[in-house]
Amino acid sequence: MKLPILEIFGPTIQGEGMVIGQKTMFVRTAGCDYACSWCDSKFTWDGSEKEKINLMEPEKIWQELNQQAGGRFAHVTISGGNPALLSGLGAFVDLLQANQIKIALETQGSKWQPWFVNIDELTLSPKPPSSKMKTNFAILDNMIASLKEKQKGSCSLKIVIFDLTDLEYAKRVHLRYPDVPLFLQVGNDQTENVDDDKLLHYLLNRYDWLVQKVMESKALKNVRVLPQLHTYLWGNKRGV
Ligand SMILES: C[S@@+](CC[C@H](N)C(=O)[O-])C[C@H]1O[C@@H](n2cnc3c(N)ncnc32)[C@H](O)[C@@H]1O
Ligand SMILES: Nc1nc2[nH]cc(C(=O)O)c2c(=O)[nH]1
Ligand code: SF4
Ligand SMILES: [Mg+2]
Repeated sequence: MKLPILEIFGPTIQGEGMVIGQKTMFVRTAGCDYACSWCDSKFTWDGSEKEKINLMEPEKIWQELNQQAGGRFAHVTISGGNPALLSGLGAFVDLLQANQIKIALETQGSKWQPWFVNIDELTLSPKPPSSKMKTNFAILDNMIASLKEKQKGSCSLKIVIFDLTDLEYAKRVHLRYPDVPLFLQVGNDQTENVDDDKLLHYLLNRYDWLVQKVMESKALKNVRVLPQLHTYLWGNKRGV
């Protein structure tokens, strides 16, 4: 089955979450069921790059990965958009596994796919109030229960924080799923900024703010606070 692909890039480091620093290739799918106010990948769903979507068979994506970085990678991160919209990604996951490639997936947790159980590092990133999206906790409850039961790899929660209301949301999520590792990530509300030095200074301050708030919190004891490391290194540049 053909898959709508917008970007294939790397190797680079995973800049976020549970495997931050991991050398990886990225495959970015098109289309999302959400429309987060601050999405840093709006081009995947706002129609602006509709004509750039490549419909590719899994075998073709594998060929492209090898053409770009053959022999230099052992890990692939699938992101989007929401890759969980694509039932056909299961065949690509199988193909990567057959080639001894480890697989990470980024999704917001709004849709389940049976192939989730084959993902090595699954990041669920439910959206806080600042995004203007609403979490369906019934779906997320079922997803986390199914993963606990059937997933061979591991999963984590990653919540992007812009303000104190987001932090309250994160506390509720942490209380609801105390056994799932929780990562809090600095929100970037300057995704159009092309002045890398100014952006770095700004994001470092936002990171400092978030660290302080978490240190003060009694509810958030067992959490990890992270930046989006790639934006600190390369700003808002695409394909890195
Ligand atoms: C672009 S999304 C694609 C995967 C999936 N749709 C999701 O949201 O998890 C990848 C990650 O980037 C995060 N993200 C998106 N925009 C961001 C921003 N402006 N600042 C910080 N993180 C952001 C999302 O929350 C998600 O964890
Ligand atoms: N280096 C790097 N790390 C990332 N982690 C999550 C990303 C994403 O856009 O999903 C991303 C990305 O686009 N680049
Ligand atoms: S769910 Fe992910 S890709 Fe979709 S709009 Fe939100 S941040 Fe962007
Ligand atoms: Mg990104």
